[in-house]
Amino acid sequence: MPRSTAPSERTLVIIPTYDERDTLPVVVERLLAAAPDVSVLVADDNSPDGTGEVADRLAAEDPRGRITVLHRKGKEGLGAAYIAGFRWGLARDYTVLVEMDADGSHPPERLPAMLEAVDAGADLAIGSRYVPGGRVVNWPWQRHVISRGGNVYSRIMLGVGIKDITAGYRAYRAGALAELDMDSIESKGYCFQIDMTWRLLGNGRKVVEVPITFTERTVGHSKMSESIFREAAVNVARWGWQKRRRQLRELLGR
Ligand SMILES: Nc1nc2c(ncn2[C@@H]2O[C@H](COP(=O)(O)OP(=O)(O)O[C@H]3O[C@H](CO)[C@@H](O)[C@H](O)[C@@H]3O)[C@@H](O)[C@H]2O)c(=O)[nH]1
Repeated sequence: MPRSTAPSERTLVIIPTYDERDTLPVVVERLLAAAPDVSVLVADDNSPDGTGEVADRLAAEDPRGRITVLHRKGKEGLGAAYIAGFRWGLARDYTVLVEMDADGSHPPERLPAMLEAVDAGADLAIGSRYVPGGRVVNWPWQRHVISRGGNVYSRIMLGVGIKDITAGYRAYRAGALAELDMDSIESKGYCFQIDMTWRLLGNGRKVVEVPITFTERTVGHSKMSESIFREAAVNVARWGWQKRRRQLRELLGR
């Protein structure tokens, strides 16, 4: 068989975990069934429920050695876990790095479509709930309002056309991540996703959306909090303001 030269040839799926003992094994099994050639990095923040040990067991039992566990010392937020995962993957020459939640809300079965989008030229393929063909299952109306509202707010403040900029299911071309200053990325919750997208767009990178069905978890609970919400609202307003100030300066020729 001819050797594949697709950019997604060496794909690393990073799964951040905090108290996901029951959901992680199911997600990893689904993922490796849908995309058997990927590698998996579980980035666990020393979960009190023993998720780290569950991940170690999965790694030891995988006959192809595709799973690695990054044991981190304590809870530092989803953004910090992904940054650690990106650094790990870039240092090992992975060509595509994927973000995926451990709770089953991101369908692993859509990963091949997202990787195809990268192979076709995207620097970031977002698994999107808000483009035609995408949807959300099992959310209470409050969560719809927060998510839709957050996306409309970001679109207006930042002046971008992306429908699901807060989405956490993503495939990045390694080259697009490698040019970012990882030390300067401090966003922790939803804001991390907006921050990453904003940085890629600022670098002229190509962002596309691939429809997915997001199914709310039935086991465990979301780690979303008021501070995460506030972080996104404040930072997005600041970035939008900086952009407008820059545009005004250019217009005035200074
Ligand atoms: N290592 C680590 N993992 C964490 C932490 N906090 C959350 N996670 C992991 O990150 C994933 C998402 O966490 P949730 O708490 O379930 O996220 P959510 O509120 O449902 O948010 C999801 O949807 C948002 C958009 O609606 C996304 O913005 C967000 O990235 C995520 O995908 C899960 O695998 C969870 O275990 C942390 O401090 N450390």
